[in-house]
Amino acid sequence: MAHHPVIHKLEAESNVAVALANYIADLSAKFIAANGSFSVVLSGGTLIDTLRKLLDPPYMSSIDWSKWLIFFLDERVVPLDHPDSNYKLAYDGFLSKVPIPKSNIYPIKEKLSPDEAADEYEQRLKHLVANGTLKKSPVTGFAKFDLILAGMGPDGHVASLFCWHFQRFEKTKWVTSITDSPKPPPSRITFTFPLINSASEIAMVVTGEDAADAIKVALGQHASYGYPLPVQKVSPEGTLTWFLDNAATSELK
Ligand SMILES: O=C(O)[C@H](O)[C@@H](O)[C@H](O)[C@H](O)COP(=O)(O)O
Repeated sequence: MAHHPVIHKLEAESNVAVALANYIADLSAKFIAANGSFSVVLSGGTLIDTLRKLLDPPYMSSIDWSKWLIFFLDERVVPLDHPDSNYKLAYDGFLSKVPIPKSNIYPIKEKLSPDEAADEYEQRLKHLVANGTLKKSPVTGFAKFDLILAGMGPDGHVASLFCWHFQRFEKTKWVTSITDSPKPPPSRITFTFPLINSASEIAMVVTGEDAADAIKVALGQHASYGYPLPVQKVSPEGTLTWFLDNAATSELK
């Protein structure tokens, strides 16, 4: 049974960045104390910039970065040094600035087709569950990440799970691919909902007025005309926490 979501409505994006840093630092300490590691899944988009407060005191020195494990919620199937790569975005804006061991960062494999890249990433996750690096959900048998940090598109997409695309209905695969993403570039791999929803904690980090209509639907204040938005399927085994700014909540009552 899913818990009620926690909703932080903050003034500006800069307040979201501070609240998010606090939340992540607390979870990092909690999970490292409990299990000796902290598995974090990053999406692309504006999220990476909103993580910037973690690079400031007191977080930079108080967080035990050596225990972090980094995964990618979705990734564009391009070389890792390509301007469209989520790995490059995360590396340039965040990962290169914190002492997370390189071997704890799990980018996609290059030079594979979208299908092969998704398969390879899924196999790697399964291997990490089998060797005890990642936890396993006792409920679903999928990997259980400590924290998934996700953005949302104005159309209500999460990861690369889009409204009119079959990938959002996937029940068996952990990671799947899409070659006609409505948001460019077209070829991507993405976590599926059963993998996403097996997480302990999911933070939905959404700022800016482009998101306001979809936020109204996501928070139950407006019908989605009979067909749920992908974001409405985010429902973790653990806790869902929203980080929103004034612009993103401007359509709410
Ligand atoms: O590959 C990507 O583009 C992302 O991972 C994607 O899922 C993103 O999180 C949303 O599209 C929101 O993006 P913004 O935060 O830039 O609006």
